Amino acid sequence: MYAVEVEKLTKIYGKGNTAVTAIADASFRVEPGELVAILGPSGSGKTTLLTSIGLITEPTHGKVVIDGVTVADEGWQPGLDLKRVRREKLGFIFQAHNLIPFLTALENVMVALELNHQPKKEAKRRAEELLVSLNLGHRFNNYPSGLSGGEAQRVAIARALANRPKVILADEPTAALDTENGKNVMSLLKKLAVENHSAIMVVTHDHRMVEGFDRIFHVNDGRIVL
Ligand SMILES: Nc1ncnc2c1ncn2[C@@H]1O[C@H](COP(=O)(O)OP(=O)(O)OP(=O)(O)O)[C@@H](O)[C@H]1O
Repeated sequence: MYAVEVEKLTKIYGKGNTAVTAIADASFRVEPGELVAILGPSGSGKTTLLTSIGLITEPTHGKVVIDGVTVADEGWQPGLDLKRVRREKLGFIFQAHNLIPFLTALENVMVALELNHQPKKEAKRRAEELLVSLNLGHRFNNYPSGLSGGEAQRVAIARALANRPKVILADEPTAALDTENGKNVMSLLKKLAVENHSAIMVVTHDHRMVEGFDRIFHVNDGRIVL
């Protein structure tokens, strides 16, 4: 089974004279464990592609299948619990870490597991294990304000991976970091995703960050060149 299947995906924002086609007729498949980078100039449609797969932006046309579940087919699939699919199958990492400021690093990861109905004890064990594997064993009890940019982004990765999602979607995850920290974050993300057998799709402007990726999608004016 594919992690992601996209067939003739089109996203048009607005109507009539002001309509903007952000994604035009995109079709591709991503295997579990595959690392895909999405490159392209500003405004080319990269974020729209990611948020359409991430069940945030409703596609105007076409089909999106995540881990065998058809989530959109000419619009959202009726009767589908989108939030649940998002929680169970997807992990998100954004440019800003989006950690909850009044929870510690450990609690920020645990909350993702508890929302997915993991018992507290098991959530704690898994969160600790993930933070240790991201070299954050000494930061369990720090609040986001007491973490460096690279550390905060690694906590965000731990949170995104906590439920072993089939698909990890990342939008410029290293944009706020210097090159060395960026490379470090990216290589840890790749390592964990491969271990988990999760597909990763990462939007980036930075060609230096896509070393070791399996495929690069170039997005240009809403068209995807594989
Ligand atoms: N909510 C929206 N309403 C209307 N137009 C939008 C909306 N979101 C994006 N667009 C338009 O769709 C096109 C693609 O935008 P998108 O943000 O997907 O590109 P991007 O490649 O991610 O850009 P950037 O690298 O600057 O983030 C752009 O022309 C943008 O102006």
